[in-house]
Amino acid sequence: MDDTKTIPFYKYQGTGNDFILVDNRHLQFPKNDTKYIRFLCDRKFGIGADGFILLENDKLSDFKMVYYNADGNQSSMCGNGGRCIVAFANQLGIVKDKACFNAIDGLHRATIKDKVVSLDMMEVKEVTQRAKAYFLNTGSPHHVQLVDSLTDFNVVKEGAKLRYGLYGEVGSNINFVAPVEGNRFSVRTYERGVEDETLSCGTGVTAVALAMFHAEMAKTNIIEIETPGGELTVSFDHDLEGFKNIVLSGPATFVFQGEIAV
Ligand SMILES: N[C@@H](CCC[C@H](N)C(=O)O)C(=O)O
Repeated sequence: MDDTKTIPFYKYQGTGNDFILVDNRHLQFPKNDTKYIRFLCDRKFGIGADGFILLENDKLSDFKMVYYNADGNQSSMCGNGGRCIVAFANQLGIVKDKACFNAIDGLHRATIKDKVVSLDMMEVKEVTQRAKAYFLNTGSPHHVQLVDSLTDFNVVKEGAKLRYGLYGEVGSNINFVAPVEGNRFSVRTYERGVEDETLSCGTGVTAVALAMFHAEMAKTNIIEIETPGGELTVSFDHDLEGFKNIVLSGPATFVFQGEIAV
C-alpha cells in the first residue's frame, strides 16, 4: 500500500508573478527542505513558479506569510506574493474583504475589491542615488535603473551583471524603467533568487514608483506601472521623513490547485 501523505497546493499569479501557496496552519509542510521547494518551483520537473508561500497561524494578525524564492531559500518581502496570499486567505475563508497579516518586514494591511488586492507596504525612509540609478528597500532590496527603451533590452544579461557585480553575494533585485507618459512608467525586473526576469515584481514596481517621485520624474503620488505581466498602481504620501501610506494595487488570481507529497 502507498502511504505517501499529500496536502493541497494552490497556484496563484499577480500580474504574471506566479506562486505556489500552501495552507500550513497545521505545520505539515517540511519548511526547511530547500531542495523540495526548489523542485516544486521548477518549471520543467515540478509545478513551476517564481516563488513558494506558506500561510501559517499568527498571534498578532489574521495569518503569517512565509516566503521562499524559486531557488528554495526563504527571502525578504514579496509584494505580489503578499497580494496573492490575501486572495488565498479569502478563498480559504480566513478573511473577507479586509486582512492584516504578518510578514518578514512586519504587519501588512490589505483590502480586496472586485478581484483587485491593495496591499499596504512598509515605510521607506531613504532612496540612495548612484548616477542614473537609485537603490531603496521596499521590503526587498531594489536597484532602479533608467533606460531609454525596454524593447529588445536584455534584462537577464544586464540584470545579472548588476545583481552580482554591484551588490555581491547578498545581491539585489534589478529593475529597468522607461517613462511612458506623465505618471506612467514601463518596468522590467530581474529577480534575485529566481535569477531570471519575472513578468512583474511588486516590491520592484513600488521601488520604481518611489524612485521616480524622488527623481521628480513623476509629479503626483499615484503612479501607474506597466509590466510584461500587467498593470499595477502605487500610491503613497511623502514628507521630510520619507514615504508612508504606500499602497500597491492590482489583480491577484487563482489559477489551479492540486496535491503535493509531504
Ligand atoms: N516577486 C517579489 C519579490 C520577491 C523577493 C525577491 N526575489 C528577493 O529575494 O528580494 C515581489 O513581488 O515583490
